[in-house]
Amino acid sequence: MTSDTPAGRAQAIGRQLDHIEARLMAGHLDRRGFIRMATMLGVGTLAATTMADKALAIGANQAELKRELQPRYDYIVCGSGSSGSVVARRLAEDTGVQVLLLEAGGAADAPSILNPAVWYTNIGGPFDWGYKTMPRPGLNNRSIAMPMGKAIGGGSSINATVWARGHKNDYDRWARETGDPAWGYQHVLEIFKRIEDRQGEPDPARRGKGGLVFMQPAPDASPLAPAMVQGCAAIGIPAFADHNGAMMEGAGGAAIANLCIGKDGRRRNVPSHYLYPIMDQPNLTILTQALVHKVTLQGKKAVGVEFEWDGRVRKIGVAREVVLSTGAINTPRILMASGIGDAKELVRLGTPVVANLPGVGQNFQDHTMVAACMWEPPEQAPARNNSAEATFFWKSDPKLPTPDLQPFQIEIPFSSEITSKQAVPTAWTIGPGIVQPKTRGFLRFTSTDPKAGVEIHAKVLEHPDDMAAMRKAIELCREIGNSAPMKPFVKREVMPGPIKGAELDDFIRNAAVSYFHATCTAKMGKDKMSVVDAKLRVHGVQDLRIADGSVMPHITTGNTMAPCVIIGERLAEIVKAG
Ligand SMILES: Cc1cc2nc3c(=O)[nH]c(=O)nc-3n(C[C@H](O)[C@H](O)[C@H](O)COP(=O)(O)OP(=O)(O)OC[C@H]3O[C@@H](n4cnc5c(N)ncnc54)[C@H](O)[C@@H]3O)c2cc1C
Repeated sequence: MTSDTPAGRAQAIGRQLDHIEARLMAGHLDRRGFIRMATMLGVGTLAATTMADKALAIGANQAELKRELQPRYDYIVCGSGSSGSVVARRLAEDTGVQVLLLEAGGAADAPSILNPAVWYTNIGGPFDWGYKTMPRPGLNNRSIAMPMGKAIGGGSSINATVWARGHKNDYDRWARETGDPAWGYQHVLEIFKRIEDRQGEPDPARRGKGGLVFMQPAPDASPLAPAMVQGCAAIGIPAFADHNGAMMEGAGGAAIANLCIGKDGRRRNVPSHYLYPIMDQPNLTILTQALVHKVTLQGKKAVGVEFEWDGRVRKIGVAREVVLSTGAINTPRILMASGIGDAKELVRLGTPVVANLPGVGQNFQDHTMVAACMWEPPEQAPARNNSAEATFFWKSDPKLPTPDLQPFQIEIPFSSEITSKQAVPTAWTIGPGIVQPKTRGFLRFTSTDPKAGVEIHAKVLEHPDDMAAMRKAIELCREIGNSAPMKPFVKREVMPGPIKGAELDDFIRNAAVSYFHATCTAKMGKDKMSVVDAKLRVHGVQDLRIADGSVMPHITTGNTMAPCVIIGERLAEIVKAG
């Protein structure tokens, strides 16, 4: 985003505010100095004073809690990502309980995190676990990046900020699979309405206002974004004002994306909504750079966790429950290290078997995007917000019950290491994406060492129906990019052009990348491959629950942060109901 737009200017001020807030919390700036500098940036005196006092209270409280670690907490939540920060917040709302939140990453205050326009620069960097898939035939034996956020906020700190709730049918399918109507759309919709603070046209029947989670349709969007929505309409995909309301109860449509970007242009990660407001409470201890190794068990009962922090391995006990929210790769890893998984695999790794759950690490699901359909414009328009402001959901086959395609417009050149040879530096793209994959992958652990490798057999595009859906997605994206409403932005189509058959399939396999939505590896349900039940309790183990993207039985239709927030909210509802 450039600083000559109103949003760009707001963001530049926001960055300076973050900087002085971090200095205040670290003791490098005093309260008076902070207030003076904040008011010079245009913040009112009252607001600047409130900010200073809150930041100082949080800093002092967390420093004190860290100095006095307790031998036992009522709840230990592992992982502060899109689900874990919700779980910790909701549990700590009961001020009578002590909650310990352990996060392997550090603070989420780096410029590359706060500025949503450069979210993709975090891939492969210090805030990414740096996972890669095993080379497999579906990708012409390429290995692709499978980024997972490693900082307070997890994925919500490095993601593209898109708030996509999923389709009505996704939740109804989860309810059928678990036998619990509380996972169904009717109930989940009520949670969304309670937690959302959505800006834009009111829709009280389906959207929330005044809740914890701020989101808005991309403000001051690039002219490319509405042009793509019009391009969709030109080929029969209806335009909607909102891609989360009625559109996701039906056959799909196109819209400007809902983004978790604040009015100041900065990322609003999930902890900024959920954790920050209560970090000055004495019953919520947050340790960063705390790597959980395993759950400690007595027989089949979770009694605490073993983790590494501040240079040594420690054990802390739990009075009520341990909750794993470490994401779809590390949650199965911690389960395996704790003796919970496929007995044959545990024996191979030399780990005593506590619970034989063959589903741990199986059922891996992710969305796939092709990088990409690309056009060269007469001149490059500056990217705005998260550089990806318009999307559409559609069916590759009208007979399908749920849309299975979700391409995204990307306002910059986007290509894989292979298709980059065809790419040009002045370009915009549409990334064709499939969001109801039939491929099921798996994780294979090579060791139970918490820092050792894991093989990710994502099996991308190995199901023929996924290839067929991707061909259709490319066809639609090309039609949209070449449609009349997009003509002002097109000098020429760069790739893939009108290729067909084996040539198109080869392009797809060379261009496919992860959509960054790894999920489903410790699914909830009742069958023998399920790992948790409808109440998110690990089968056969007492006082251990999982709340993160790994419990999805089927991946949702669209980006996965919002559904992970729902999983965190559901865990809290379940625990509070007793
Ligand atoms: C680059 C990228 C872009 C994305 N874009 C979008 C988007 O725009 N919109 C969207 O909806 N979704 C997006 N996603 C996906 C979304 O962010 C994730 O699906 C979601 O954050 C997953 O939530 P989670 O709670 O399951 O895990 P995470 O958010 O990954 O959180 C897991 C947390 O646990 C911590 N952890 C892991 N292991 C340990 C351990 N051993 N000890 C202690 N802590 C540990 C991690 O550091 C992390 O903080 C994107 C993801 C990425 C990586």
